[in-house]
Amino acid sequence: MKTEQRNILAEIVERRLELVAQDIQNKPIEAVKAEIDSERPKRRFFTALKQDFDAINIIAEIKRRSPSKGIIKESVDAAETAKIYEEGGACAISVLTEPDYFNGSLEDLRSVKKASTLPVLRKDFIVTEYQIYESAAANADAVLLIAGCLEDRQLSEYYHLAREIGLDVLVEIHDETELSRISDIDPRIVGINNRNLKTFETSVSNAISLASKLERYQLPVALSGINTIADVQLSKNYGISNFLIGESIMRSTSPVEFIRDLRGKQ
Ligand SMILES: O=C(O)c1ccccc1NCC(=O)[C@H](O)[C@H](O)COP(=O)(O)O
Repeated sequence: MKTEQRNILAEIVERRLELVAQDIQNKPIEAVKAEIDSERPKRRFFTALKQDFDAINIIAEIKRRSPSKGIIKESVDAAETAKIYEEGGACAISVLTEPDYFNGSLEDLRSVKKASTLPVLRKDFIVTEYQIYESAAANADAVLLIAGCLEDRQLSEYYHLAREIGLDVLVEIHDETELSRISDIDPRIVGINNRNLKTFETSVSNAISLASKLERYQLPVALSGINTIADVQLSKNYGISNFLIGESIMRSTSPVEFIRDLRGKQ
């Protein structure tokens, strides 16, 4: 009998919806909206990425474990890790807040925002408007929207809602079909995932080939599977300056030096 391949992305989304339903029971959306401080200190994620042509901008990720790799570094303190990333010269911090598959939390995000001066990206599987308000209430500066998790209508609504409430948005795609699906919202920051989130197949050439198809004003961010200086340099040769890196920085014995090396700085 032919066994069907497990679609981990669909599984994560299903679980995320269950968790959000519980969160709504505990704290209704109106209460979350009331927690958003319109005077909160905003750090522009977009500006952090839009540096000079020669720059290599690293968004360093706090990632304890993952579906593809299992445990990476379970017992990390998010705030301390953020300070180390900042010392290495990261331009922003990505915090995985999904609890069940990545062991992250919004508490991690809040503590990172307090501990560092960098813009903070909420990296999660955002599938409801509730999570957008929740991100702003937790003081995130930017959110991730994954095209592969959302219908066109949701992508558009969540993108515009996030922008309206002062969040930058990293819109993630993996292939040309998803690239064509985001043309209407025309995002300024486009994450190109080297990892197929359904199969875990990863190739750094994916971001290189799709980045060439973006509009000139769109900032590409290469995500996933970037493990070495050579991976960064190869993508840089094809005009990519922004990299979101989790596992290899988390596993590094000296993240400050590793981030500096990736940036080509001493
Ligand atoms: O990392 C996974 O195994 C994974 C599986 C399913 C959905 C999402 C997943 N990761 C989220 C990410 O996008 C990565 O954490 C991020 O791009 C950094 O990747 P890496 O540098 O390879 O840790």
